[in-house]
Amino acid sequence: MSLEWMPRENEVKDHALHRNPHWGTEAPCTVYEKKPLTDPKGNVVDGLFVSWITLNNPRQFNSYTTDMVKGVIAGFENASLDRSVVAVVFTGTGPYSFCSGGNTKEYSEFYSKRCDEYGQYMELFNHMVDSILACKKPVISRVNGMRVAGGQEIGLACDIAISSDLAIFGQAGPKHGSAPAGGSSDFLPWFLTAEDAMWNCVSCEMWSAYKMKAKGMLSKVVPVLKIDGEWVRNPTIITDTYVQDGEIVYGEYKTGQDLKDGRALIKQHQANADFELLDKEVNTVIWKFANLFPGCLIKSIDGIRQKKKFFWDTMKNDHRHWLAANMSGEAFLGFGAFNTKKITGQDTVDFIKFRQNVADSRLWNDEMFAEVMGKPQE
Ligand SMILES: CC(C)(COP(=O)(O)OP(=O)(O)OC[C@H]1O[C@@H](n2cnc3c(N)ncnc32)[C@H](O)[C@@H]1OP(=O)(O)O)[C@@H](O)C(=O)NCCC(=O)NCCSC(=O)C1=CCCCC1=O
Repeated sequence: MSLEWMPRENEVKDHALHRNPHWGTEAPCTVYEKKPLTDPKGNVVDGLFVSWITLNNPRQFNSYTTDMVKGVIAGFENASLDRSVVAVVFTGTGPYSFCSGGNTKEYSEFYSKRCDEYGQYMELFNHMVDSILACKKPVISRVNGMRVAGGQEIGLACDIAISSDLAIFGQAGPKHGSAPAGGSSDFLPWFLTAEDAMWNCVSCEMWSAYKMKAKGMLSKVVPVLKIDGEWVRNPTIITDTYVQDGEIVYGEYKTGQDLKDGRALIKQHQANADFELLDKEVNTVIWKFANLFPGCLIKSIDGIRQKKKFFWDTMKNDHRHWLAANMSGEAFLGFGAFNTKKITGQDTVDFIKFRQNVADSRLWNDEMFAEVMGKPQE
């Protein structure tokens, strides 16, 4: 006996939460695209897609503006609810940067000294991280260039990272007036040792993709410079030697003339970087996903994500209050200094003078701030 007697409703439901409200094509914007799923030979698979969410603000190293944050959230939420989507690729426009974090112009010129406004912004930022971690599709961080500050934080929220070998990774907060409280201090200790996570979070050093691969933070690193038809690995980084004079040197920066020559070569060719190998690796991962049971796959992914969420969920609400309050002090100074570097000639405050003023128990007013900021040059 069949079950046709049971009442059923068969009209397909539309679960999309957002109808293109915060996406665009003209920078600064978030671009949302559904690209057809392709097999390893490049044949299009009917009816299945990959969502691409692209941070498109290349002139400011793909830093995200407030509106772009909304676009990212909308992208992940719609991809999550789209039954035809197999996976999400999260990337940036151009050959230089995936993302350099929050937009320092907005931070300095609007949010600083407007603590509650920044508190509202942090609602959106936290929601952006949550929308990645909650997405019901696997998320690939396609690291087309530097993944710095908040860019590193939203990158770490993704499930698998495939990187250009010109990319660098690190935090900027403690130098520019913030803290890695948008995910890095919660996620990084899972990826690296606690010792490495500590130094990477506070030092504001930029570590190479090869170093991060060796430490386990990336799945794959590929060259993107193609010179005279040959793939050339990042010429500023040591990739052919593991130990030198008893020290691990693999993934470290070259020094002296070698570094200068490497930088010159990158400067000459980076604008024409070729992402063929990067996209090949991304497609290999997506094809692997496509040939797994979707339910079992996302259950497995959520099991790993939960460990990242363990610290993030414990801390995220609390983080936003400090970040909001901080906008009246160190963030005003730090982002102000970076944002006015063309006016003053210096991109940070005078940290020693600031510490001396704090040691003297000075009031945190504009007079004290003026003493530590650079001065407009003639
Ligand atoms: C280290 C850098 C990322 C790269 O340095 P470098 O290679 O020397 O390039 P620059 O000349 O500095 O940058 C090129 C142009 O891009 C502009 N730029 C870069 N980053 C940003 C940005 N984040 N916002 C706006 N504009 C940016 C830069 O001004 C240059 O423009 P120009 O007109 O001069 O050509 C270095 O650029 C750097 O340190 N950038 C700032 C990184 C940063 O401080 N990000 C914000 C950190 S805070 C954050 O992200 C947070 C997230 C959520 C939680 C709270 C929080 O604080």
